[in-house]
Amino acid sequence: MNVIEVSELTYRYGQFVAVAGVDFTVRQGEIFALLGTNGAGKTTTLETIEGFRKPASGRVRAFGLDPAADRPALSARTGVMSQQTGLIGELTVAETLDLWAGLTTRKDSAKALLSTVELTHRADVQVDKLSGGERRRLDFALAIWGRPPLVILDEPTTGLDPESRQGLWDTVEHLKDIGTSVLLTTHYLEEAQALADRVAIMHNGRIQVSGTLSDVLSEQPARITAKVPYGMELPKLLGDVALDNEQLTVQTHDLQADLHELLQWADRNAVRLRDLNATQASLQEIFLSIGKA
Ligand SMILES: Nc1ncnc2c1ncn2[C@@H]1O[C@H](COP(=O)(O)OP(=O)(O)OP(=O)(O)O)[C@@H](O)[C@H]1O
Repeated sequence: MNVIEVSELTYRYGQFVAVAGVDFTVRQGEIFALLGTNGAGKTTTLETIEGFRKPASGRVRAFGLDPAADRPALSARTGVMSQQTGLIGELTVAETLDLWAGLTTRKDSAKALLSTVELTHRADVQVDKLSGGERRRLDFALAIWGRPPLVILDEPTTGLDPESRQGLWDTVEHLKDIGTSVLLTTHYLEEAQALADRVAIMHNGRIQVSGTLSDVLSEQPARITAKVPYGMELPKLLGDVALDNEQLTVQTHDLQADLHELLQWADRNAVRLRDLNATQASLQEIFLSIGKA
């Protein structure tokens, strides 16, 4: 079942087209990561799904609802963590959660949630005395308050230290385990790699690549590198072979076959392949190639 359906979405700020015909779906219980260059249109896309922006054209549905028209019904079922924090600096952490409890129909235990985001020891501290990372964790707590079936997180781990980032990832994984659908944006490729079932990479208002991580990764060639003795005749491989002095680089869409062929050749010729390395393309390489396009 699709929780979010976006088709041919466009959005303009005046004459400027920030989102230029975007299509994707988020299924129930999956983690979907929207990646992209700065200004690609990710936040604008999220804000149309949250109902804060009305599309110039195209169709957006969340739980079958039109977010711009049905925002109250949608917000009862959706937790949102924006890039900008909407917290009130004078309130303490505990008071913030109390206030939130009164504003939403979802029920939760402030104590348990503070423990989840590791802010128990900061419950009586004013929000404007929190560190940036602590504020992000409080924002996250409000987004997941009452375990809404859909959670939308805009760059949730920006400014978090590695331990807090891991803690947030663990909580997001747990949300998925209990059937929550999660749509997030991130600049951290390792975050998408660690969490996402499916990703879409945006650039200049469009989705350039999308699919499961393995689909997206397999579109780019894998790479074999090694040092080979000078002057030897190399085997025929399926991929593109480049030799610079002793440095061999093979770019291939069939890593297993080419690696097998190369190792057999080395055996036959009693060649020791120094610094041998074989890797799938990383999301980072795909991201960079899209950014340059
Ligand atoms: N309120 C606004 N008025 C005019 N232009 C805007 C406004 N908000 C965003 N834009 C422009 O729209 C484009 C898309 O912005 P958006 O914030 O959606 O991108 P993003 O992918 O979330 O970027 P980032 O990764 O840097 O947060 C950018 O070029 C941005 O400058």
